[in-house]
Amino acid sequence: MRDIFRHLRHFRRSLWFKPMSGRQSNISKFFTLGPEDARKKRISTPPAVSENETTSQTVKEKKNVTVALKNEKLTNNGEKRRSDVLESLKEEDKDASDTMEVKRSKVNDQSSASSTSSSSNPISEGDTTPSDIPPIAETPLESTKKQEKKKSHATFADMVSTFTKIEKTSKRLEIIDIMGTYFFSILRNHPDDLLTSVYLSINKLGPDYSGIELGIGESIIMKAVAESTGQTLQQIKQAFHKVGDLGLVAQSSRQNQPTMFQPAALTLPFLFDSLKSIAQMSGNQSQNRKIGLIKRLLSSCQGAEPKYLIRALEGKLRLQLAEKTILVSLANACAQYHADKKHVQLSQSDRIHAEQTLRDVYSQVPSYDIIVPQLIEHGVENLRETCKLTPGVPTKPMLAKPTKQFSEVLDTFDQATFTCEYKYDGERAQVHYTEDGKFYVFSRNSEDMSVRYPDIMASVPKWRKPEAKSFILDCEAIAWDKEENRILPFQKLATRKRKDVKLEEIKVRAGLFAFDILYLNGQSLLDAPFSERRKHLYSMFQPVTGEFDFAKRSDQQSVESIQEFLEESVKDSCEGLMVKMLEGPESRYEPSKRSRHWLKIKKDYLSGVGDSLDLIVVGAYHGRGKRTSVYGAFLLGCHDPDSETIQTVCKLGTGFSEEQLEQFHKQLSQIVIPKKKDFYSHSEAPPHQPDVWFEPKYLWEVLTADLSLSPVYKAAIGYIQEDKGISLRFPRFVRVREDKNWEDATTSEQVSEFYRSQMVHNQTSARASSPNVEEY
Ligand SMILES: Nc1ncnc2c1ncn2[C@@H]1O[C@H](COP(=O)(O)OP(=O)(O)OP(=O)(O)O)[C@@H](O)[C@H]1O
Ligand SMILES: [Mg+2]
Ligand SMILES: [Mg+2]
Repeated sequence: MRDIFRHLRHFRRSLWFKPMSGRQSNISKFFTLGPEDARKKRISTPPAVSENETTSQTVKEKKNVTVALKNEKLTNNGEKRRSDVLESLKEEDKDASDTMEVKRSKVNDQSSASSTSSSSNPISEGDTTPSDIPPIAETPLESTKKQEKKKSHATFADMVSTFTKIEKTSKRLEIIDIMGTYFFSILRNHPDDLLTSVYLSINKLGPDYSGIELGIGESIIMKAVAESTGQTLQQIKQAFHKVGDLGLVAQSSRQNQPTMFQPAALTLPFLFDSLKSIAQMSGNQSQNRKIGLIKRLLSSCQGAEPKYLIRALEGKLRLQLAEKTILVSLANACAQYHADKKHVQLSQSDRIHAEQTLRDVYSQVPSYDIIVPQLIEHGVENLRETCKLTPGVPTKPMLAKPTKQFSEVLDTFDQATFTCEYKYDGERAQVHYTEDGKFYVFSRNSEDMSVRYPDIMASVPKWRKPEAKSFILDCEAIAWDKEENRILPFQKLATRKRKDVKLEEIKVRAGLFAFDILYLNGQSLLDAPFSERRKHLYSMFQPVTGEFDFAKRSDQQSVESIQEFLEESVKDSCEGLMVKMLEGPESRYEPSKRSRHWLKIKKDYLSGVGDSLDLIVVGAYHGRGKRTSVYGAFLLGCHDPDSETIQTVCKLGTGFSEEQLEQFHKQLSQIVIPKKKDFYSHSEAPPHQPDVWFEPKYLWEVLTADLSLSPVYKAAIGYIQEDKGISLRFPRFVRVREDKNWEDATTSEQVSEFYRSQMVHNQTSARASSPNVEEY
């Protein structure tokens, strides 16, 4: 019986992929010749772990789980499992009417312009009653009637077979190809499921600002896996300890479980809604309800599905599918789909155009909820017109390049007019105000931080002139000392609570320094020159001491005046200066770009490498002497989005207080992993191995005296020298970056730029100090 089902399944899958085969080669051809290759600046980047290595590792991991599980005496008590399911179902029924709390931290009690389509609560669907339960633990998810209706939906099985292919390669172009083919097939067969398939591929449940996040605790997942596969919690824990991947444990446990009924295929919308429900469950009994729902999902999984389901629940798919990869794949799939619809041939330039358009639009409106329906309907045509900057939806902020020398400023801007502004040391705040008077503050990461700043919200009527009916401002939020009337250091701002902030309880007041305006009264200002945007900014708002002001500026163009202004900024508790292009098309606001048209000069860093780095904590070394109970040093890495690896860059042991070391030990002990991740790139030599490895999670800001080439550390390997990475010399801890995810860490390319600029700087100084050297 099982075999027949297996064959049927296989047959269904082969049908699924058949219509794609012609396309696939087409798409592949394009991708292999794709512009990504040409754009690569590096000499070469060997993959951190070869394909064979990765595959053999996975096989090894699987073996480990099986052995681990076999070592335990498996109690395969069907009766017990059945009663468990009954128990949990009763519990779920009881709890189904509980209200769910939406996590979105929004000040205004309303749904945003683009809020995700309302999710139905799968528990309350009431499609499974205890009497439907078959004699084993596989609870059918949906009645036959419902299955018929949902037959037209994309299945998790097909998504998982795509993920399995991706896991076997580390080549970005191949991954783009596989994902492109997958999205294309969804567009052709189940366009309504495109949005869910995109979200599930990136393991998100909505746009970043929706605040709905997965990341279910290990203990809940282990319980669910144990209960649904008839094992003890102890067995699951031991297997997990051995392999370090609950997904693999779940997969293996499920495979060892005898099944009588083929469960109904898990559809993407059902899975997505269930995950959303799980993420939003809170309050009384929520843990049991979560376990109940996870068990039901698990019982519908087959093959490799449990592995990805569990990883999705944990909030880490481990596929390293970067946003860029998804965007390129999606753009190509849509371009092909619409060309087919119109019976036209798709040219390479059409594809590049599609890719560029989608990337631009996404950086302005980073919400698939808004973009995907338009893509299905019209492709990238008109996308720029239909998906526009809107108050209430955060846009990706423009970023600046660091600079080490004043002369670099003049070189960069050449003859163009520029302007200098104070660089305030607080937190980026994108302030939105909608036509209907709703107010939001978004972080650098597009997270909704409105609840963090009730004091700022309360002050809006004081500084907004009535003519400003809707707007988006780019600001820095700082801590303000009311008594002394001055800016407080960043550390003070960081002491503010991040959630549940009550206006009357605020001790450290926040104020805004506005430096740009992106949207005003129904119009996007992104393409207007900066000088014009500034005029709007000055005319629509008014300064209120300690609550709102414009970033202090100087439009002088000489090196001496920049130097003077820099001194002044530091006296006024600022970090340095931002130098920005003022006039012409190049002074437009470029969302998400780290642009040459914005330079940052930080006073402290002029003698170092020009800027601090934000690095991922990937490992640690046990402390010695006074530090035995904590970690004494840490292994840090930068992010290489192209190869989707984390490359190690230094061992860090200075700059910490005793309290910090204790706190970090507590935090990091929670995320220890049994062995290095496949995508960590570090020397294999035993003396260079840390005592423990961590999940990528925390990002620390680090300063360094200079950079050097290194055979041990792998940062930017291939950028400067084929077989050497770059490492930091005398690194020093500055602070934890809570406003950035680990994916936003300093990139390998940035590390290589720091190194190059240091080389240029050193050569210039050498020439200046010994003018005759070159003559000999
Ligand atoms: N006048 C200003 N114009 C633009 N940004 C400003 C200004 N004053 C302060 N800032 C802040 O400076 C930040 C850029 O410099 P900073 O070195 O602090 O960047 P960061 O947050 O560490 O990010 P990265 O290092 O990735 O650029 C902006 O994101 C913004 O928060
Ligand atoms: Mg800053
Ligand atoms: Mg920085």
